[in-house]
Amino acid sequence: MKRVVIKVGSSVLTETTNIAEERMLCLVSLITEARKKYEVILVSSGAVSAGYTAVKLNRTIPTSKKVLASVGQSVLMSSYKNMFDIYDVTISQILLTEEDFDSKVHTRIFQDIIDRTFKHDILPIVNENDISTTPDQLFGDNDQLSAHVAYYTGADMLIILSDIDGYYDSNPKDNPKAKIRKFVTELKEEELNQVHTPNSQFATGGIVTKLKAAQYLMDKGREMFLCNGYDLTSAREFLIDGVHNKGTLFTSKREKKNKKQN
Ligand SMILES: Nc1ncnc2c1ncn2[C@@H]1O[C@H](COP(=O)(O)OP(=O)(O)O)[C@@H](O)[C@H]1O
Ligand SMILES: N[C@@H](CCC(=O)OP(=O)(O)O)C(=O)O
Repeated sequence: MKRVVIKVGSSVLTETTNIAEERMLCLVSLITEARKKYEVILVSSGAVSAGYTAVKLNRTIPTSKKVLASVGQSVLMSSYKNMFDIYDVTISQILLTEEDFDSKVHTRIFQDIIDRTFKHDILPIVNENDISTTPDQLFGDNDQLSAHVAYYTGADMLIILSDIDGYYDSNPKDNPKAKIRKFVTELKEEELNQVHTPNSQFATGGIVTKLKAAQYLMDKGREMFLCNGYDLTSAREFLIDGVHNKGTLFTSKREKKNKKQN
């Protein structure tokens, strides 16, 4: 069975400051469908925003993202549990940091857990362990974390679900005439070094961390698909039907050539 990693961002999972339950339910339904065809690993953001909602009544006390994440992670997981229970899917929570990828020994432990969860037909739900991350770490966002998860678990594809239809030639939130790019085979230095533009107070990286994730995978001959997580039509078409209508496929040149020939 092929393996895919699906990463969903805070922008999709958050409605004002609440968990966007309807969107989460659509995602849960798509993942349940995809599990008939793939081994699916879900990388989910949303702990900080869920925590913000839970502690917001006490706004006078300054807090930190770590505190919000420590509260919100269980809120997030209990929402997933309630929804996956509808489909009788057992879930597991896996919290990772950069250190889980820094040596063969650590990586092997993580790979082993993933393999074992699949043997038990469990859906692993990964998030960055926000409590123990430090500012000097290599990533610190779930886009790059999900690319590492995809690579080290031997996944065939990373799908990133965000609040936009794909990667545009300029920020579509600023430029209504921005054009979407269907294929990206190369990223320039200036694209990878641009200022971070997350679209919500809870999101971390904006488009830049998605591009870094794509670059990481393309360097290793792997692919990443960026598409809309509000409306899952493109994700469903791509994953279930194998059709690429909307959305951006980041792929090495060789892979794109092969695809055209087929
Ligand atoms: N060239 C671009 N193409 C697409 N999105 C862009 C671009 N430049 C900046 N962005 C911004 O990146 C945002 C998505 O990143 P982010 O808010 O971090 O989402 P998520 O929570 O899904 O990770 C979009 O809403 C958009 O405003
Ligand atoms: N680990 C954090 C998410 C950090 C993050 O990368 O957010 P996003 O850019 O929305 O994917 C959380 O669960 O809130």
